[in-house]
Amino acid sequence: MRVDVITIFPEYLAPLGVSLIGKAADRGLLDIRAHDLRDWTHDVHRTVDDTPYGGGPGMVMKPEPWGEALDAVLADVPPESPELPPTLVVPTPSGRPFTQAKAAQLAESPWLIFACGRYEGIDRRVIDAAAERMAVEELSIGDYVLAGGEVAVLVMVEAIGRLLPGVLGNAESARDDSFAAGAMESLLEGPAYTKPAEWRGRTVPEILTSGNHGAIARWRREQAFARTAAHRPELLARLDPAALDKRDRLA
Ligand SMILES: COC(=O)COc1cccc(COC(=O)c2cn[nH]c2)c1
Repeated sequence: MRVDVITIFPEYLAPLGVSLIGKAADRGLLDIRAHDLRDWTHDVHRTVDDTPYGGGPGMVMKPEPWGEALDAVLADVPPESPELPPTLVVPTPSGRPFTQAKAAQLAESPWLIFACGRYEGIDRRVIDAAAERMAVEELSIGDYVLAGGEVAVLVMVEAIGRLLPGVLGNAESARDDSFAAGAMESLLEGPAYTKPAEWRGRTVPEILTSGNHGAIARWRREQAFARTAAHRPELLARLDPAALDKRDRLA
């Protein structure tokens, strides 16, 4: 997968060179490129923003630098997807929710371009113009306002990148099995334990060392159900009762 990120703070994307995503990039599973939006300004102050038409607080990102930046990125077509246009992903508080399902959908794309907005946002005409030549996804990672899209890009690239074949080791990839409790589209993950068996006077639930794998699976589902009911009751409404029964039969 090719990933281009356009931002006025390219150094903010440095963490993508570390750990899981960094190793995937080193292995050629991801080709991540950060671009400084100011490279497409032509004034001495390298201006990227201006006051909003209609008045109001803050500044809006000017369309010209974005238009030229997207032209330049699109002109550099990756060999692995000459025919498929990229998807432009714009992190924004006013976007549709970025969910595990959306991450899985975006993980199918051969080429993602992330546009990092700042200030009060990017001139709407940039998004409208882009939508005429590629798919555009305006996505929110949560109901809060950040200073810019860069942090949201780190979140999205990690959530998407870990789904790409070969990025996760076998152990972790089993976690996303659709029947495994904790797969976000169903139940929250219950408690986890490892050695030592006793730590500062606290022991591990006996069921987990019973060797009774059916009982352990049931206990884990009960724990996940209880945690979901306590922290995210609205997710229970989305649970398919048939699948729940199926899980019991699978145990
Ligand atoms: C068309 O899109 C834009 O103009 C985007 O503009 C902005 C402006 C300020 C901040 C951001 C970053 O995104 C978030 O704050 C965000 C994403 N998820 N939850 C919070 C983006």
